[in-house]
Amino acid sequence: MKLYSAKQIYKADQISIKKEEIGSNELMERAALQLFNWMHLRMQGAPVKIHLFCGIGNNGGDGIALARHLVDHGYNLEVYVINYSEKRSKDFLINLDRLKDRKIWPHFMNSDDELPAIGREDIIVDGIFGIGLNRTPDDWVIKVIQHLNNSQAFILSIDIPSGLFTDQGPENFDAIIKSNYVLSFQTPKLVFFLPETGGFIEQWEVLDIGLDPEYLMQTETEYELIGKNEVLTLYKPREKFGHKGTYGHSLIVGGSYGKIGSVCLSSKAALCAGSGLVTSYVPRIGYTILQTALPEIMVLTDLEEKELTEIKFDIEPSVVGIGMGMGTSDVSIKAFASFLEQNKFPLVIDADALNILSKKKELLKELPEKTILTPHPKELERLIGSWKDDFEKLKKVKEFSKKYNCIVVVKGAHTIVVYNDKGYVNTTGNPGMATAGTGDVLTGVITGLLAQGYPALDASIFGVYLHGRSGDIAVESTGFQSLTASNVIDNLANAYLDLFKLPEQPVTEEENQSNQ
Ligand SMILES: NC(=O)C1=CN([C@@H]2O[C@H](COP(=O)(O)OP(=O)(O)OC[C@H]3O[C@@H](n4cnc5c(N)ncnc54)[C@H](O)[C@@H]3O)[C@@H](O)[C@H]2O)[C@@H](O)CC1
Ligand SMILES: Nc1ncnc2c1ncn2[C@@H]1O[C@H](COP(=O)(O)OP(=O)(O)O)[C@@H](O)[C@H]1O
Ligand SMILES: [K+]
Repeated sequence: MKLYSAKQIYKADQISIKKEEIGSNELMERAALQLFNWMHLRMQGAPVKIHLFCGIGNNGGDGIALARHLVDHGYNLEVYVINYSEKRSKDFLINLDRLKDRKIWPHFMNSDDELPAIGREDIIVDGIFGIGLNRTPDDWVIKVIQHLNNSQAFILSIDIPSGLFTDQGPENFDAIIKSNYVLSFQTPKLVFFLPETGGFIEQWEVLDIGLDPEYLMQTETEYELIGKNEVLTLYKPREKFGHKGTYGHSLIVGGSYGKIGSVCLSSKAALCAGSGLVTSYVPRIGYTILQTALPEIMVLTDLEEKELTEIKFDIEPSVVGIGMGMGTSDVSIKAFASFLEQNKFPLVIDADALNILSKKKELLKELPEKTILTPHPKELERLIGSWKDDFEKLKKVKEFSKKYNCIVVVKGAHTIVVYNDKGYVNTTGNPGMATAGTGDVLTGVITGLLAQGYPALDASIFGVYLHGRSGDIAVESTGFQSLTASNVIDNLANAYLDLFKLPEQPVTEEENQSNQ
């Protein structure tokens, strides 16, 4: 699913109005009706107090139009207009008049007005600012926003939590509504998925307001949201006459004394992701551990007991996944550097190998094209330097990706795979995965997919999706606290099977009767 920018949404707006020969207020009416239907379906006329807060732009206009429908259906409603500017939008004013025709008078709130009492059982609808926010709200408006956030009432936001910019980082985190539910028009917004701002959205849903499908289809976006539909097109079925040679040979290189487990995790994950063969390359201390833990895996060892001092092998792997548990001692740095200089195989680089690259940036030019780097936030910072906000971070990652022609997997709650100017935002995974070794599993999965011939970008996107989906299936039986990296590997099979599961259909009346 594409993630459109505010500019693109405004453009879609204009094109739809022109093509359909409708007024902009008709589009607002569509939006308001969708909002109303959503609420009415869930509330069924319940007499719960609804506090509807509107701004004076089109987000406020949506709110005022929604108010009319709620009043017409007898809801218990109080409407407030946060009067933060004189420049009321045309469609806001049209809808205000329509509301006044029904003898409903909103409370117009200005800077020195008292804040209304809100019960914790009440519902707040937030239509103060939408995608038109272009500067931090005034202090008194921030106070209103804080008041709503502190009320403990359920907050339903129209289009986007008020105070959140659509395409830039926040300047003041106190100025943002903390939404329980966002009804976002036509597209979710990128900020819903970024670490700094994602916490302001508990749940979201898209309301289709019928913007021009042709424009939406043809428009390229900087970001795409990756769910099952997107990865299904990447999936490569197994061939009937395939053999283990068809599905590639993964070489997993890493480990040091006390950290052989990371290599076990990556190697097993590569195998369970479907790699035909897997070999691990570890210090000698890892030999018995790997041969005992993973009988399917072949093992090569360094001459040294406890750390890697030389990465040399006479096999021809399809791909090398390197770095987990490797350490950054001088000898291992040297071994990694001379490996890179001679290496001709595709690479997936993680953990300490990333840290070495950060220390010795001159090695970056040795990376084969489309090398995949999988940094967590701290590793990323070492690699590209610090950032002021998530948008600057993504800009820097894109520049880095272009400069070194590599794919960067920016790990997090919503991992973003970046290649050149484009970002692919993952939707699977859960906080149970914030546990030791899940990153090693991801490296193994991506390596295993590359071995099977997936192109590097597809392997990254699909690998991140599968890894998260395994975690989501695992957590159903482990709970968040007890999920382990091994559980993620154990559920890769279920993640694959889940790709082809049809969504559960509601049981029909006839089926119900025939079952009785
Ligand atoms: N295609 C769509 O998605 C549609 C969008 N509509 C609604 O229109 C919204 C966008 O409306 P607007 O463009 O009027 O903008 P907003 O309603 O988001 O903002 C209100 C206006 O206030 C001004 N402003 C921005 N920041 C301010 C600040 N800090 N203090 C004071 N004033 C500030 C801006 O000039 C802006 O026009 C969307 O979020 C959505 O709710 C709907 O009406 C229907 C169609
Ligand atoms: N809250 C979360 N929601 C979803 N996925 C998460 C969350 N926390 C961590 N993960 C995932 O778990 C993995 C952690 O990787 P990493 O930090 O490298 O762990 P380790 O070094 O222990 O292997 C990443 O793939 C990340 O996206
Ligand atoms: K809003």
